[in-house]
Amino acid sequence: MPNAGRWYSAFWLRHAELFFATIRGFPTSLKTAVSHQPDQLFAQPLAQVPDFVFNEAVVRVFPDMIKRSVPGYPTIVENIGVLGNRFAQPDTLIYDLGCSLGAVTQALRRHVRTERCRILAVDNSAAMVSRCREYLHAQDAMFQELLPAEVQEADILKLAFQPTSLVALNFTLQFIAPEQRPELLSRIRQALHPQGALILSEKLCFEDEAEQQLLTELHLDFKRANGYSELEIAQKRSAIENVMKPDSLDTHRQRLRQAGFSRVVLWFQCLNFASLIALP
Ligand SMILES: Nc1ncnc2c1ncn2[C@@H]1O[C@H](C[S@+](CC[C@H]([NH3+])C(=O)[O-])CC(=O)[O-])[C@@H](O)[C@H]1O
Ligand SMILES: O=C(O)C(=O)Cc1ccccc1
Repeated sequence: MPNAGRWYSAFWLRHAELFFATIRGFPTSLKTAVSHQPDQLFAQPLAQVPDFVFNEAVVRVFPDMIKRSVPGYPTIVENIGVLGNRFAQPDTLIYDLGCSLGAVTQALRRHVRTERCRILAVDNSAAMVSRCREYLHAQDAMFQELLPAEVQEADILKLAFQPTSLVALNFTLQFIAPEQRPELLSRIRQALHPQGALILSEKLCFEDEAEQQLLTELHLDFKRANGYSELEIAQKRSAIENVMKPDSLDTHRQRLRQAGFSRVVLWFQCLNFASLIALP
């Protein structure tokens, strides 16, 4: 078969051509998908540590930062997709509130099979929203029959909630001023379908002093084990202390009850980070 070799080369050449034509079709997607940088935002001593903001510099390192800072983050995100498929109801919206780069939205699109559902991902950081849109376009280009997803730049405190069956607040409520939290939860509860759920993930604090101290130390060990220096840990802590205010599990449970949720189930905890399912 003297022609077989030539036929094979032509075959593979054609495939290589198609492959490169395909990835040329994702101009932003593939490039941004691989352009995550390691988080070194607090690696150098700063004369004054400014309050933490979700700006372009944070966006560039965010996937690395959140994975190395929040124990259990990848497990929580993937399982919000899995849980979501149980609660999402046809003809309703799914909200991803404080979506950052859309990790939860992407997980929901991998797992939720409910018909006529769409996702609204919301964040008030312009830098996050613009990168989030690029990532979702990349996911659209690579997979078919995904739930429609839209990203909106908005303050979640000002949203007029549409009928919804699933709301994710994945490490977002802790950045909302404590006095605004009850009203936000009530408004979510009022829009929620009877078979739906709110999934709330948060850093926790503990009333028992010894428990607080142990879990804080273990969280610092987690950060050290992920390569953060003492300087990075200290500077990050002062950057977030005025903007991120964790509550205890009891405070969450009581506030969710007050907002009209009938049951609160802790489905995940790793050190001082937890995720709750709140049912109408
Ligand atoms: N009022 C507000 N309105 C809208 N967005 C807000 C508001 N306040 C803060 N944000 C946004 O909430 C997000 C919090 S990060 C969430 C991670 C994501 N859920 C994830 O699963 O990867 C948590 C963290 O970084 O620890 C940021 O993108 C803020 O811009
Ligand atoms: O709790 C912490 O120490 C954190 O670093 C949490 C965090 C993670 C990502 C962005 C902001 C805060």
